[in-house]
Amino acid sequence: MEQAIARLEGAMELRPYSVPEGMEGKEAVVGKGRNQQQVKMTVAAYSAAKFRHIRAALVETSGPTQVLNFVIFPDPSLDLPIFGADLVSLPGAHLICIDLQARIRFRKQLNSQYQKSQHTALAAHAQARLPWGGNLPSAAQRFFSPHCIWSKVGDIEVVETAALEAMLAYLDHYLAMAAAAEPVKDEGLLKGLAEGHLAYSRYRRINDPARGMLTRFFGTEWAEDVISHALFDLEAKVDSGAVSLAHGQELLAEMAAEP
Ligand SMILES: C=CC1=C(C)[C@@H](CC2=N/C(=C\c3[nH]c(/C=C4\NC(=O)C(C)=C4C=C)c(C)c3CCC(=O)O)C(CCC(=O)O)=C2C)NC1=O
Repeated sequence: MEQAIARLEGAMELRPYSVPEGMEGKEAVVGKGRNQQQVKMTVAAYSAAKFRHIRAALVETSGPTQVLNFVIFPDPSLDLPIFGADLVSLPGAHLICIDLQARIRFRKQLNSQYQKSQHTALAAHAQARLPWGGNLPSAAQRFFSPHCIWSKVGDIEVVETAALEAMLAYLDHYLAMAAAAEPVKDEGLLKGLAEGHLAYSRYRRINDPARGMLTRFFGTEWAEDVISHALFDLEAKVDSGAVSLAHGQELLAEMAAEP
């Protein structure tokens, strides 16, 4: 997490992003006897010129489970993907998921030949060292790009080397894309980007694979609050008017009406 934040600090002025009180972190002792373990969750959040919400969630335990979930939501008036990284160590397996997740039309978001070739090269390099993790959850597939890194490995050393390198390389590439991005004027595209951001945040809020773990560690109420108001807060922010999105309220109502 520190290395990723240092990369961001090197590229831009980070501004504090308020995390609702009590959701910045939590500690607990869970399990009994030999299964007893200390667990701790930390949420760090920032914003910046071209980024609405930069947030890292870290789950540390005295057992084998360790999680870094790092997501960057760009300013929704920029035609940029969402940066997503999930480095998850579980008993017996390490899950790695790193991607520049398209909001509308991935290929066009890599708007220069150089970016396309760069990204293709990055993905090829990473995928050579991180074996494909098998099918992604079918409902989530629409959110993943062709250059997604999705892997399951047995050796923590691979997470600490290849996975971390890949995450930082994708982050550098993403920051280069952001540096070149200009605000979108086209109303139709602005609405499309707004819809994309809301659909992504809503999917991840509803289907967060960490829900079970967070509920076991910290209880249902805190787990639900942190997922909806600290990790994937866009719907709540648009609903309260704290964030204004093109057609935001209308899109929220449409999504809420969906089966
Ligand atoms: C759009 C969807 C999307 C994802 C699901 C994640 C990418 C991702 N994360 C996964 C799994 C996964 N991810 C986490 C952790 C987190 N995942 C999160 O979004 C947050 C905020 C986490 C922690 C705070 C854990 C603990 C697991 C393991 C769950 C388990 O098996 O017990 C999986 C495996 C499949 C699954 O269990 O669903 C994927 C594909 N990134 C994405 O972009």
